[in-house]
Amino acid sequence: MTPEQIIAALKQLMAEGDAPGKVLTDPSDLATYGTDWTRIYTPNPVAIVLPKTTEHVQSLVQFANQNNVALVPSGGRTGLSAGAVAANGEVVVAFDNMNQILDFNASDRTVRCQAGVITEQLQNFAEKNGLYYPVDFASAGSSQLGGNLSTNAGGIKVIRYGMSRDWVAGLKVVTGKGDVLDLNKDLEKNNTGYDLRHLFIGAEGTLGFITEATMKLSRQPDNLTVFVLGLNDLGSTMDVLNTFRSKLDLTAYEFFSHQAMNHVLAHGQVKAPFDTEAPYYALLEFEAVSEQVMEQAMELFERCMENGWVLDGVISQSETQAQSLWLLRERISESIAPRIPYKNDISVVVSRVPGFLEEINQVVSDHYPDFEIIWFGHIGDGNLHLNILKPEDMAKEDFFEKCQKVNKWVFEIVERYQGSVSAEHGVGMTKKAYLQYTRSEAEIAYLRGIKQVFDPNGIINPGKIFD
Ligand SMILES: O=C(O)CC[C@@H](O)C(=O)O
Ligand SMILES: [Zn+2]
Repeated sequence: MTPEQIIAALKQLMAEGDAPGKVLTDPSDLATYGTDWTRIYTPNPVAIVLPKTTEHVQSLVQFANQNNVALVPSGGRTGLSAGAVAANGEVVVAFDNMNQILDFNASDRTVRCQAGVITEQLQNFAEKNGLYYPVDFASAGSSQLGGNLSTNAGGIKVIRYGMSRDWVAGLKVVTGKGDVLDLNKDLEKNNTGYDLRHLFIGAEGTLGFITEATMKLSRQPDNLTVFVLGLNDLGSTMDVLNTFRSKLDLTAYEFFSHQAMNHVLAHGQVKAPFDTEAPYYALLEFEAVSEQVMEQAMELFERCMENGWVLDGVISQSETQAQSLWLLRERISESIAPRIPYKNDISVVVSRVPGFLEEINQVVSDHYPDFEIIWFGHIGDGNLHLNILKPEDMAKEDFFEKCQKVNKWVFEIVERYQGSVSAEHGVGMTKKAYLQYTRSEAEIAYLRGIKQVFDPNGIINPGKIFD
């Protein structure tokens, strides 16, 4: 089919039913919807389709199968692994117009959402109903539920609440073959063989489209209180974590390096937590539900100071103060974004974090002493974000070429530590060449087999996770 024929057919499909969908072909729309936050590929989709219903999505998949047209699912496009990039003449299926909250069940504490519901919309809806949707990250204002589930998004509260996967009661999907499946029917208990719901979560849209999800909600947290602690060295992050965890249920345990904090401070509007300089900082959050819990937390803090793990620290005295301390961590990505950093998102088991980080630091700084390395991340989950800033006087091409070498060294260390090449951002296109550092050949063969079952013609998000 020619692009014109494809566009004409898509327009016809989107006119079906009571609520019409849309087809966009404007060059600016193609550029916007054809990419995500990776910005390293040139978007080149044929058209953007904005369906209104699951039936629209089903007819799109049927059409794509009959005419061998590739479809790329697109959510809030906040991904960092190019999982939603359309660079090869695909049709992008965007869920912006399927953004309704469909149903709320107070006794089951579940809410049924269309895939295009924004994370923050769900969080606000839960709050209005006296409940809490705990999966949270810096892009909550624009990321969509369908994308979150397709990447099994994690974020800043995983240590307590787990990943997106843990909050899914049911899913409606359209498979790559065009079947509509209602998975798990919102049941708490359902032991009837393979749980297909979990195959679609984290599949990066390669098995089909998630069109609806029923999400579980939790009770609201009580008096969330934040410590920011200046740490003596990297090893101290583990001692502090163990000390606090032995007595308190932490809702977050994040870390960032002094360099990372400096960029946030230079970016403006955020103050240093205290005057003492430390190589690393930890941000801990917990529910200070009573005087007794607060006293306990202060005792633990003092113990960490006495042992020399912590050099200085502050504790929030109000919700506003807690929020401004969080900015020290949440603003890191945006404060370094203008430097077009090399990015990596890796993990190991928590106890091995210090050795793992030091080895990567060593190899990068030995080879490229002029590279500025920025470390931060969800250290309580063993998930580190490695960002490297291009030296001002180095050509972009030169920097990217050197970063390819960095990738290899980093992933060899990841493999040796039995870690993951992508802890939360997904494989997409940026990590597919490195999948074998985390997944065995046999495992990858099973992954390919699963893809074949759900999408035998290979029309759904081709070239993502693997070729
Ligand atoms: O920009 C990054 O490298 C990480 C982004 C995000 O996962 C975060 O935790 O802030
Ligand atoms: Zn993260």
